[in-house]
Amino acid sequence: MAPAVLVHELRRAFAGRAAVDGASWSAAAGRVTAVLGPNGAGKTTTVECLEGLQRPDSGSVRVLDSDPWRAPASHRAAVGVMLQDGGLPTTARPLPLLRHLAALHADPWPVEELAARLGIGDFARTTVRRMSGGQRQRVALAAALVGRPEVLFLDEPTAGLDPHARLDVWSLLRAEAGRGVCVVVTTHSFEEAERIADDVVVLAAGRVVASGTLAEVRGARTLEDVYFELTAGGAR
Ligand SMILES: Nc1ncnc2c1ncn2[C@@H]1O[C@H](COP(=O)(O)OP(=O)(O)OP(=O)(O)O)[C@@H](O)[C@H]1O
Repeated sequence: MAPAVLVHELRRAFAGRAAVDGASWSAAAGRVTAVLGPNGAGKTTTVECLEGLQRPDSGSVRVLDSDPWRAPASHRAAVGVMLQDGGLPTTARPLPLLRHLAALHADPWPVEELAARLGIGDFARTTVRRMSGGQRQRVALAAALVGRPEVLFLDEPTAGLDPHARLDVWSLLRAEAGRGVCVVVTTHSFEEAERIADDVVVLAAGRVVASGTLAEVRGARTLEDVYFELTAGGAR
């Protein structure tokens, strides 16, 4: 069976400068894959290619055995996306927004239940514009999850969340993987990767410098030690 997410010799350059430089890796259903790498390593560019928001210059990406750039709406319904800047409409209140998104899907989460799990009820009457960064992030995560997608792409989902919210999100993501979802998380947090990832991909300067199970990548050391060794000089 093809992996849920496949990146094959992906290249993507901006003004002649490679952002992703021949990267190959995959992520499987029922597992959490953490993508780590210094600022500018190519994580967001890769994930945006996987989301169908950018087109590879060469190589290929496949999600649920489709090319996300050309995929029909039915494919998009099976993929949940949380972008780094949230991308939420600023005048919306969270529950009507989530109910609206839920109505677009065949088998959505019950909105009240999802909102309760992410602590959204506490600021249910606040518009996106007036929310704190962490509150906005919880709503963006709920928006990615509400359609019960088969694949979830989450760009730094817990950056800026308080410790309780981080635990809530981690347990939610583990539960989603437990029901068969392919969860792909970009992160700068070793703690996050060590707590939730089954598999790890480390990018540096647009290339894969390590990939495998967390245990394979880490060996007998901490992920942090391995990361610093692999990415020394990799930041731009
Ligand atoms: N639209 C764009 N135009 C020009 N350069 C871009 C564009 N998008 C990304 N880049 C460049 O491509 C490289 C990779 O960026 P990318 O956002 O993929 O990195 P990242 O690993 O997600 O970084 P971070 O950890 O800071 O989020 C960077 O050098 C960045 O400046």
